[in-house]
Amino acid sequence: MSKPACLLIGGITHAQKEWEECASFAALKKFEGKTRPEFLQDCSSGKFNDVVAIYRSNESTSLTGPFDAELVAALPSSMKYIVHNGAGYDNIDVAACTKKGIQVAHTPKAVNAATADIAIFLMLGALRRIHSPYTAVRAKKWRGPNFQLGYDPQAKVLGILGMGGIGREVAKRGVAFGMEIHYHNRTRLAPELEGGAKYVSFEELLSGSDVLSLNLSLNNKTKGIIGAKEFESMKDGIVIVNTARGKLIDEAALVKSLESGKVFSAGLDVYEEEPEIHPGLIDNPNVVLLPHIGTGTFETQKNMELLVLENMKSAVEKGTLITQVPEQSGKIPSCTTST
Ligand SMILES: NC(=O)c1ccc[n+]([C@@H]2O[C@H](COP(=O)([O-])OP(=O)(O)OC[C@H]3O[C@@H](n4cnc5c(N)ncnc54)[C@H](O)[C@@H]3O)[C@@H](O)[C@H]2O)c1
Repeated sequence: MSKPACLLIGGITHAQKEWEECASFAALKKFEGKTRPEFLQDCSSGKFNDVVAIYRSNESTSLTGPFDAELVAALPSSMKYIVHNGAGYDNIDVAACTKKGIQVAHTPKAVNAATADIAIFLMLGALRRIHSPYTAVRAKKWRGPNFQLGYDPQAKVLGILGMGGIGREVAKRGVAFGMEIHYHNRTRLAPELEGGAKYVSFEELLSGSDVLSLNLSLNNKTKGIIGAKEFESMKDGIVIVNTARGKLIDEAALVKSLESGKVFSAGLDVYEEEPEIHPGLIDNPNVVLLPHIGTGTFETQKNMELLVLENMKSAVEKGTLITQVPEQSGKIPSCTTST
């Protein structure tokens, strides 16, 4: 009997050899087009009718666009798994996948350390308002005309919204800087996972934090979770760090709060309309900006690709995923696709 096929959308950079080795259990295919219409055409032409799993690379969204309801509806009925390279999967309509019996995997854990490191980099940069002296020295202006003192992390309250894999790594690093950790999560963690952090309500997190780090996933319930009302209830002079998703924050409200001084500074890796960045953030020297590079290390990129491949192998050989998205927990019965 012929092997089931797996379809790669986009490229594999660090685990090419391991991808090729997957030929031992699957026929390997690649989407050769560059656009969404081409992908939809390939789906309707029957070209992918033997494909059981899609490897959705980082590049996929720029080729096919998001895996929204329209695209999911167009996938042939043979497709049972989407193995996605990314911890965040807001570019996949998971509800539409669940309805169609398609299981979705993402890459949590592999991203934790690198993203937490970037959160701390942004936190320190924002506490020190590093942008002005950092750019002045390169412009041969030494500290520049706008150098201002910053704050120590020590003895400050680091509030973590979303105490998942990354949030917990941010917490550990915060402890090393002498910070007191408060957190709010969808559900309170078991004591061994709390690591000494104090569980507080959402409102208490906002009103009690000196630094607020966003580490929760983006979904319909969390979109815009930090807006004008929430900024108002924060301590004066709070520092905001966002390495999760831009759409969690109302960017215009953040700009206003920075301008009023309510927010002392911000460190951002993600934005509401990437790659666009609100001019009020670009122009504000109290904001440290990075272009969504949280997982940008050799080790992490390779580990993410390997985890996608492990999910793909498990899907084909056992009919289960290793890191299935939590929304699907218990909603789709496992199905074996191996022949
Ligand atoms: N900047 C980057 O390059 C980068 C890299 C990796 C991940 N991310 C983003 O970081 C996010 C977090 O990643 P993770 O691997 O830690 O995910 P995770 O699933 O391990 O943790 C997310 C946590 O958020 C909590 N949560 C969800 N809704 C909440 C709410 N309304 N209030 C409080 N808590 C809530 C969940 O309970 C969970 O504990 C991802 O969703 C992704 O979007 C960004």
